[in-house]
Amino acid sequence: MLKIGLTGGIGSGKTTVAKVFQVFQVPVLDADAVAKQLMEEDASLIQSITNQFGANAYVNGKLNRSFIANIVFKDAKALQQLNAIVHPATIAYAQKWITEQQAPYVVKEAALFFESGTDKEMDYMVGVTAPLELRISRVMHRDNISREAVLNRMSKQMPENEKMAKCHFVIQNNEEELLIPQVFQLHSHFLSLSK
Ligand SMILES: CC(C)(COP(=O)(O)OP(=O)(O)OC[C@H]1O[C@@H](n2cnc3c(N)ncnc32)[C@H](O)[C@@H]1O)[C@@H](O)C(=O)NCCC(=O)NCCS
Ligand SMILES: Nc1ncnc2c1ncn2[C@@H]1O[C@H](COP(=O)(O)OP(=O)(O)OP(=O)(O)O)[C@@H](O)[C@H]1O
Repeated sequence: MLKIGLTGGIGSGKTTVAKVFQVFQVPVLDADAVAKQLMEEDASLIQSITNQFGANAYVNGKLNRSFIANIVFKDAKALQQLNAIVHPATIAYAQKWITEQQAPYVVKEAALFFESGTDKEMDYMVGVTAPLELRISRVMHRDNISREAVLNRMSKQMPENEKMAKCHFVIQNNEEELLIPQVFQLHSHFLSLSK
């Protein structure tokens, strides 16, 4: 079974592209969603996060996202500590999930593939790209955060051009080129490779 990694910077449209693969009946794992789920359900992660960030890290069993974001996106060391707690568990979950799928190929979607080195576990990497200003305005609207907050998160990720240069395939999500035909072309290609 082929393993496809899907990545792109914040606001590029990874999750949107992942939904198109899902429409084509491809199993898709959203690593960001897995991380969110594990942070609220895995007892050892909850313990480590509480030890690291204090009791305010959770409110009524829910991760206090704005509290954590306020700390980690202002303090490189704290972000590194959070990543060290959350990423190994997320990577292990994804590895197990892949072995459980039965399909010609699977897609794992993650923002931080190259940053974590997990691209090496994939057969092919697909990048999603969009112009900077479009990415900024998408995230400002989606998450209701300021331009500065978006730029700050971006600065914690590998620059988009570097990321795309490392991908085998690149999808343009600039709202000019149509998305579905681009994803369909890749889908056909991966199906032909898996035969
Ligand atoms: C810090 C947290 C609580 C902030 O939550 P919030 O709801 O504000 O943001 P959300 O999770 O929706 O993330 C929005 C986007 O921010 C960027 N982002 C999130 N975490 C990180 C990170 N560790 N490093 C760089 N960028 C990140 C991604 O592009 C992501 O898609 C949350 O992002 C988190 O738990 N991050 C650690 C887990 C992680 O690394 N997830 C992303 C990759 S798997
Ligand atoms: N082609 C498009 N046309 C219109 N809106 C779009 C398009 N692509 C993405 N969007 C919107 O832009 C926002 C960001 O897209 P999406 O959540 O897919 O990005 P992402 O790369 O997964 O971002 P993040 O890393 O922050 O999770 C969403 O609100 C989405 O609906």
